[in-house]
Amino acid sequence: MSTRPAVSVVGVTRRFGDVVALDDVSLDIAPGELVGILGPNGAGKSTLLSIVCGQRKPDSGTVRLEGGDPRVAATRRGLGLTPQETGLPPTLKVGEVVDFVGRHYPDPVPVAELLGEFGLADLADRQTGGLSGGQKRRLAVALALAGRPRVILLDEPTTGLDVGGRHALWDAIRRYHAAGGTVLLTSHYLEEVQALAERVVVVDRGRVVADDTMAGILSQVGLRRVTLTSPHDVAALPGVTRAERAGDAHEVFTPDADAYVRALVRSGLEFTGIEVRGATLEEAFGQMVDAQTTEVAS
Ligand SMILES: Nc1ncnc2c1ncn2[C@@H]1O[C@H](COP(=O)(O)OP(=O)(O)OP(=O)(O)O)[C@@H](O)[C@H]1O
Repeated sequence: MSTRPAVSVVGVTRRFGDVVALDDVSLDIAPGELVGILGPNGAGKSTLLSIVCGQRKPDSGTVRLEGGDPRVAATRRGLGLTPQETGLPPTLKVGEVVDFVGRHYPDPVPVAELLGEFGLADLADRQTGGLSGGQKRRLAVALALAGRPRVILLDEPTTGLDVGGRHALWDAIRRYHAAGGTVLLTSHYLEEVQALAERVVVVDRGRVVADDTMAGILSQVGLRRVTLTSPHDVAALPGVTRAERAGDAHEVFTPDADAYVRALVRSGLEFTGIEVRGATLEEAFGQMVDAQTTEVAS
C-alpha cells in the first residue's frame, strides 16, 4: 500500500501585502486521516486550504496533493471542496446542480443517492435560490462529494446550521471517512472538531501552534477543571492557573486537582458540590493561543 501522504505541505509561507497569512507551515496528512484545523479568525486556515486545493500559490514552500501539484487540473481529480462561501446558481434546481457538478467527474455519485445522503431528496426540484441558508450549506458539502473524491477539504462546513443539521452533516462526513476518505476541515466550533477529528492542528497567526491527536492536545494542556460552591475566595490557593466566579459558584483551573483539593480541605474553607474533570478542547485551545500571544509579546 502506498504511504504517500494525501496532502503534503512543506515550509509554506504566503503573504498578502504586509500580512503573513501563513508562516513556514508544514503538514503531512496520511490517506484516510480526518484532521481538524482550529484557529481564531484570521489565523490562516482558509489560506491554507486555498493553497492545498491549488487556488492560490505559496510565496515559498511546496504543496503536494496525492503526490501532484494541486495547480494542475489532473491532480485535483480526486479532490472535493467546500469553500467558506459558495455561490449556487439561484435559478437552477438542486437536482440539476448536483447533476451538473457530477458530470465533471468520470464516476459521479448518482444524484438521488447523494441527495438522500444529505437529507435533500425532497428538495431535488427546488431552485437553489429558494433554499434556506442551512439547506444551501448542506448542498455545498454534498457537492464536494459528487465526484467520489479521495480527499475533501471543508472550510467551516456547518456554519449556519442548526443542531439537527449539524449532526446530520457530521454523520455524512463520518460515513465518508469510514469508507476510507481523507478529510481536512476547518471549524470555529470546538465541539465539531472534538466530535469528528482524530487529529487537531491548531493554527494561530499563520503558524502551527500544535499538531497532535485529540487526546494528545488535551493532555498537553493537562489542566483540570474543578467546580464547587462556596461563599469564600477558593481561587486564592496555590496552583490555580485561572478561576471564574459567579456568586458562590466557582470554576477553578489547575494542573494538579489532587493538590488543589488537599489545599482546599486544609484551608478550612467551607464548600459543597465539588466536581473535577479534564479540560475541554475549548479550554485547551484558549491556553495554546494565549501561550503563543505571550511568547510573541515577550
Ligand atoms: N485576499 C486577501 N487579501 C488580503 N489579505 C488577505 C486575503 N486573504 C486573507 N488575507 C489575510 O490573511 C490572514 C489569514 O486569513 P484567512 O482567511 O486565511 O484566516 P482564517 O483563519 O481562515 O480566518 P476566519 O476564521 O476568519 O475565516 C488574515 O489576516 C486575512 O485578513
